Amino acid sequence: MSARAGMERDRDTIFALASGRPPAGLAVVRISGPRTRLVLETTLGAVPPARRAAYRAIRAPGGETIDRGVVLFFEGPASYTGEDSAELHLHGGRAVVAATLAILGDLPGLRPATAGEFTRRAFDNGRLDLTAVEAVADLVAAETDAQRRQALRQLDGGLAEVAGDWRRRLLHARALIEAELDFADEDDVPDSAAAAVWADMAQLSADLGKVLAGGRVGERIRDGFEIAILGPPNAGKSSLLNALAGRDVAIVTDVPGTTRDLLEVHLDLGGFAVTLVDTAGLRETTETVEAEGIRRAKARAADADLVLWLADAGQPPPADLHGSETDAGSGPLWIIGTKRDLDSDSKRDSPAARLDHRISAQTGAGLDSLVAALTAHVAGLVPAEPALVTRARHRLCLQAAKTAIDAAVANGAAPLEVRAEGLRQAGEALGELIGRIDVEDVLGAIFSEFCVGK
Ligand SMILES: Nc1nc2c(c(=O)[nH]1)N(C=O)[C@@H](CNc1ccc(C(=O)N[C@@H](CCC(=O)O)C(=O)O)cc1)CN2
Ligand SMILES: Nc1nc2c(ncn2[C@@H]2O[C@H](COP(=O)(O)OP(=O)(O)OP(=O)(O)O)[C@@H](O)[C@H]2O)c(=O)[nH]1
Ligand SMILES: [Mg+2]
Repeated sequence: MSARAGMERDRDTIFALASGRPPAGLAVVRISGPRTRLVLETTLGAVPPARRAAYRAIRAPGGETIDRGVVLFFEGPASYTGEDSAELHLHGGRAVVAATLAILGDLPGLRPATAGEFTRRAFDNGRLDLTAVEAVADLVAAETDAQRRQALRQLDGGLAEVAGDWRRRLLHARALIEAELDFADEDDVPDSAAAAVWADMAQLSADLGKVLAGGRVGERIRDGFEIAILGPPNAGKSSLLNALAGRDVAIVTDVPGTTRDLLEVHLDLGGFAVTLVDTAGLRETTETVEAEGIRRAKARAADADLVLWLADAGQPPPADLHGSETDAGSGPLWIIGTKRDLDSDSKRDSPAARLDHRISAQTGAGLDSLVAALTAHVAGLVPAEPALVTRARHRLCLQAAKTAIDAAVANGAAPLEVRAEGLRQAGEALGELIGRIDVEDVLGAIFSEFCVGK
């Protein structure tokens, strides 16, 4: 698309069904753009008062009433998109929605919105920064309470506000350096300002480091924690997956080697999203398909937040799967004894090497206490302080900013221009984080803070 065509598309008035798939109790059709008033005059006869729910007949151009519903008009810029926009709250029937969308599509200058286009306009009009745009997407996708809370916090400016503070500090530092460069040939410039700048930049790096040290918890809350079920063939892995999922996801047979592919179910453990992964039973095999399944099982276990090692006779896990708990490369592993209903009295009383839990997927014995332990474990992975970094993109932007600041701080022998350039790069990384890279910001800070009269 040419730049000009792109600009014309930006001026289009767009519409879409914003609510779920009909039939439903209600259907909300959203409209945004410069022709919004015209649309309301055409379909309702007049533009209703802004921001006040109004009950109106929605009519086709020929005059036929399509539905009677509640309509809302938002006058830009006081709207979600920042443009004039409107909502038609209709009866959620298929024919009502189809007729309404057909009428809108026939009006000149109107077209169906593309995915995310209302929010794109909110971003373009400066109503939402990039982390807020991401948060809107996360809030709509949220399935658990922790995901919802985290998305809402980000929508309310969790990371953006901190990043904004950091950017201002960088701009201030650069403004001071700029002034020092301007007056470098004069004798009356105090050196103390420069020392203060680098002290604050060292502190800024530490502040970034602190947020980054939160690790990937925010990303895990968003994407789900991973628990992998491993063990020898026939241990009862798929039976446990089905029992915890509460439905028949995996095939269970008494044939060892039934499961080959990785199977995932999504659980909500105490408000945290968890992906439980069933895997192929581990054993020596020359069978190509099974060997690939075992390779995938081990790879998944290496990435998991927790591995459940299932074995009915209490065989320990092989050393190559998992080292001891002191092995820094691997996460925790729990040993779960299965088929507890078959345990003889002698076996029950014999001291097992190590058995963290004993369960029966068949009778359900021990499952409640396993779920409680899993829930506590996942909750324990989450620090009390809410995570500000909720996506890999955030982490990479913050790391880039920190690296640039650290280099500028450490490079005391370099010319001031070179060190200032490092701070500019750090500012760019933070600008990228919130979706705004604008040299005007730097100029504005310089001119407002220093009336040097040039
Ligand atoms: N009916 C309806 N519900 C909705 C939305 C919507 O678009 N329509 N939203 C869409 O995702 C979310 C809410 N987001 C919104 C954000 C800003 C404004 C708005 O009108 N802002 C004005 C006025 C603010 C005020 O009165 O305090 C502004 O910011 O100037 C509306 C909805 C969730 N619920
Ligand atoms: N009595 C009893 N039998 C069980 C229990 N759990 C699983 N089984 C049986 O053990 C056999 C194997 O169960 P699966 O869940 O398929 O075992 P798996 O570990 O997934 O096996 P593979 O996919 O081959 O690695 C089946 O016949 C199950 O019915 C249990 O708690 N009690
Ligand atoms: Mg299986």
